[in-house]
Amino acid sequence: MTIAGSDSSGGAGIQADLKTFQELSVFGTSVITALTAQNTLGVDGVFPSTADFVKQQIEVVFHDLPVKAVKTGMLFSAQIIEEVVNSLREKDVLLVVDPVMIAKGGASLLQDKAVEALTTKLLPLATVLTPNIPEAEVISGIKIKSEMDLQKAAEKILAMGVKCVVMKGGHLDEQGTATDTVFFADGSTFKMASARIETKHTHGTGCTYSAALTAFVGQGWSLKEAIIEAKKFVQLAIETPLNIGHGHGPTNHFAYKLAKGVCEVNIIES
Ligand SMILES: Nc1ncnc2c1ncn2[C@@H]1O[C@H](COP(=O)(O)OP(=O)(O)O)[C@@H](O)[C@H]1O
Ligand SMILES: Cc1ncc(COP(=O)(O)OP(=O)(O)O)c(N)n1
Repeated sequence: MTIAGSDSSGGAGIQADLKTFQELSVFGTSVITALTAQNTLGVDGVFPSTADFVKQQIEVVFHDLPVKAVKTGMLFSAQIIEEVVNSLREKDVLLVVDPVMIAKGGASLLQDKAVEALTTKLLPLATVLTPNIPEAEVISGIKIKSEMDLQKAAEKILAMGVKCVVMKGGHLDEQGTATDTVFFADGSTFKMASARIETKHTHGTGCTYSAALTAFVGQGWSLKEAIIEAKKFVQLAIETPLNIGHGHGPTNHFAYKLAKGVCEVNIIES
């Protein structure tokens, strides 16, 4: 199940999640938190669902279908987060939280006053949190400029009750590599490094990564294997461009299947 916002341009949000699930042979269900009018140039408008209607969508699907794993994306308001938490609290599912806050063009997809509900109510239910660097800074309250800051921010987030944090490195100013760092509550950690691709077609990379991770854990992969394989999915999606749209174009969800998952990701254990 994906609980997220609709992206009319099809590259991020619910649409990216369902395309990713489909490519990974997972039957996806969707709970829509908001409609967005957006394209690759930016978000033109947001029309949120009521919190009650979000709850109704979750409950009606769980009542009938065998949900194995859930991911959340754009949740928009504290009221929606609270209903998501109320609905998921008693459910026996793996929960991947992608703490979507700001779209590439700068539009806000989470109200400022909703951050507290995210950190105090939703994060304690999460199996994995997948923040990019700016999101990790907001959640932890720590400015991330060094490896040491990354570690401190991860420790602070793990103390909020999350079992694992994948710190995505797409926003880091690295030469040559795109490196994500993974921290587990038991203190273990590793890095995943892939070639950084020079492209403007990165709309929806975070949604695609967290959807692939959800699809793999939902199919019974171990958390570590799922985290690594999802990195391969997004790497192939970025490196095989569709070249559509006048702004930040979407990634290519077909690429992983076409490449049979073959992709170089270096795992650095510490
Ligand atoms: N230019 C790039 N080349 C290769 N991988 C990238 C690039 N940009 C982002 N990624 C990868 O895409 C995934 C999503 O990261 P990121 O872009 O930071 O998330 P978000 O879309 O939430 O901002 C991560 O695995 C990251 O390493
Ligand atoms: C409806 C909706 N949800 C999420 C996003 C942002 O997606 P993300 O994967 O973080 O990608 P970028 O904003 O980095 O392209 C969105 N734009 N719309």
